[in-house]
Amino acid sequence: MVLCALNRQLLRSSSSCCVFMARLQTSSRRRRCLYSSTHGFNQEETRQKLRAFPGGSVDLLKQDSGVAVLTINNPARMNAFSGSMMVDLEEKVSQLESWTEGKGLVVRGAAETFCSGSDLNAVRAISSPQDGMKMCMFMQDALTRLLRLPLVSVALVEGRALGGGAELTTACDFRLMAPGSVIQFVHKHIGLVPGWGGAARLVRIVGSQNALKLLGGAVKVDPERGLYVGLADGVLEADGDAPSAGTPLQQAEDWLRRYTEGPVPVIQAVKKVVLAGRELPLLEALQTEKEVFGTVWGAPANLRALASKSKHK
Ligand SMILES: CCC(=O)SCCNC(=O)CCNC(=O)[C@H](O)C(C)(C)COP(=O)(O)OP(=O)(O)OC[C@H]1O[C@@H](n2cnc3c(N)ncnc32)[C@H](O)[C@@H]1OP(=O)(O)O
Repeated sequence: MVLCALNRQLLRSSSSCCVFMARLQTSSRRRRCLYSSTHGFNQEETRQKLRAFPGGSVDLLKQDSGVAVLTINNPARMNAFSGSMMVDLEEKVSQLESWTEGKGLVVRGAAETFCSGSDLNAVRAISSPQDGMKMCMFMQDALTRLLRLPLVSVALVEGRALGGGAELTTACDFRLMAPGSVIQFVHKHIGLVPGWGGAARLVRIVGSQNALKLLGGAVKVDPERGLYVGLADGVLEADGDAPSAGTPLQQAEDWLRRYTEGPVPVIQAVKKVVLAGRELPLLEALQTEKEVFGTVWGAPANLRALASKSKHK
């Protein structure tokens, strides 16, 4: 009886694992949205509505190194997200989903500041709960897919990351903070809670006690506090302190290199198994790990390494 139950559980987890694997597969097809008409959501209709609030852009630079740079670009508004930038972001995530040569991603803001959240002018204009929910579903989808990319991602935080900007940092695998920078979930101050998935992700990054403190107190997280609570994974050198360290972007790319050095299939496989462990119940995560393992075992990088008799001193 116990065996039957275990078999049933394995069968169930094996089918949901296949779904997860299918989602992880890099393909040129647009990914299925997190929300659908059953949730009262129509992605295309929401895209059109958001485009009615123009300004700024989200720019993507894919480099030969396999590391892309995604820039939130609306400096006149401290890189606040206009509606059209939300659409831009979702489109850039789609492009990254089909980037077969990709290994890493740096997400940053233009003009030495990260992002001041959603554009308050757009927020005022779409303040009806229905429209707010649609924007929320659209951004949850875009940011969930950003975090699920088979790339190792880092948010390079210079200046301020406020509100939705703070939420965006949590959609990356790592956060690097420049001296003087601040991550602040200011939502409470404007009568809101995170809606772009930032609370769910924050709890997973810093634990529920710290998340409650950061959200409930709208606490300003500077680099020191960021390291202390585990929100920041590193702090950049100050300009002038170590000129050889390079610009903040160069420093972020150098920091990321330790995780992106190596063959594309191996780096992508590392991200996939960690993602499975992060998102799935244990049995399903194990199944996914097995599937991913099968893609690297006996593959060229594995055979080359075995032939070279490498030592790990
Ligand atoms: C998902 C939920 C959300 O994200 S709700 C949005 C949460 N964000 C905010 O409330 C940020 C509000 N802005 C601020 O606190 C300040 O502008 C910050 C970012 C600290 C910068 O201050 P400071 O250096 O003095 O510059 P400033 O205030 O003069 O700003 C320069 C121009 O940028 C604009 N700006 C800034 N943030 C936004 C925003 N989120 N939406 C729309 N516009 C924004 C300011 O209004 C200012 O514009 P202008 O020069 O007065 O035309």
